[in-house]
Amino acid sequence: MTATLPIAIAGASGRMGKMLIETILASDDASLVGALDIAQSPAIGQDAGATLGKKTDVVITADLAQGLANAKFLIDFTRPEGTLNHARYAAEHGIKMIIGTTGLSEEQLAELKELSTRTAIVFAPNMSVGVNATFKLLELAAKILNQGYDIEVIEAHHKHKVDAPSGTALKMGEVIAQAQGKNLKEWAVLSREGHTGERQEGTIGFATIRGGDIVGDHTVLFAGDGERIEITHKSASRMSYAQGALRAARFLNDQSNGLFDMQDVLGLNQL
Ligand SMILES: NC(=O)C1=CN([C@@H]2O[C@H](COP(=O)(O)OP(=O)(O)OC[C@H]3O[C@@H](n4cnc5c(N)ncnc54)[C@H](OP(=O)(O)O)[C@@H]3O)[C@@H](O)[C@H]2O)C=CC1
Ligand SMILES: O=C(O)C1=N[C@H](C(=O)O)C[C@H](O)C1
Repeated sequence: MTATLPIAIAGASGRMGKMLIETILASDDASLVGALDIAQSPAIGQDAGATLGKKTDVVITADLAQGLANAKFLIDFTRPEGTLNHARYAAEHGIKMIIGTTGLSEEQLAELKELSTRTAIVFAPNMSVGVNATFKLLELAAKILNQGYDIEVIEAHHKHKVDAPSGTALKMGEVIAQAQGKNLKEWAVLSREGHTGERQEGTIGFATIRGGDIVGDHTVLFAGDGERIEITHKSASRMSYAQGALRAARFLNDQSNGLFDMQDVLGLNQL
């Protein structure tokens, strides 16, 4: 079968990078045509399949022109500054991007939006179908439980994660706030310490756990008087994120520009 999606991976030696390469090599409608990593990475010069025990003939490079020479799509799960750097190059060269990186600043988000006028981008803090379905469940729960329920978003991740709260937890907060007609920035309590005083009604609290190899757990607690509702998603593998990213690439095949998210990819915005 002729490969229809020529894809390059940024952060090729990272946790998600390796999972993405494995997923592309196993797919029948995508091909790996480039692999990027930072210049200091010990993976530079290695075959992109080396850690999987596979030969791909794609060499990991820090040179964007070399790594993206044959790419129509770039999947990027790296760090905000790297992602923006890649997005500038992608916009200039008409390469479509699938971005999973979390922890972007407001300024970086604004720049991404501007760059998406020149190329098509899917940007989402969580690419799994399950988490995106959970966003819809939260929207409904937040509308029904609008009064008398204190809302807390609790997330747990592995010890190597560098940003907190997770991008997914913040997106959950945004979904809930929007469903309740609030601006998350005004209602979020991102952490607590010391003599905090009583809980302020209507706020949306966040709690962060880091440890071991936890892939990613998110729970939203709606705590009322005499009852509690919990909506939980747990990831047992990074495979669902990688498969979501590939689904996003298929979606972008038909788009020339614009900023999309996984709700667009999965057609959940219409529900
Ligand atoms: N949207 C989603 O579904 C998901 C999003 N994520 C997000 O993806 C990102 C990556 O996660 P994960 O794979 O666990 O992280 P890793 O640290 O394992 O991988 C990051 C990769 O990016 C490289 N890198 C670091 N800094 C830069 C830079 N400035 N420019 C280019 N490349 C860089 C790293 O190189 P080196 O190792 O040499 O430093 C590494 O190869 C995080 O923001 C995470 O939150 C994660 C899972 C799912
Ligand atoms: O860093 C991770 O691992 C993950 N990051 C994303 C986030 O910040 O929400 C998605 C997932 O939870 C795994």
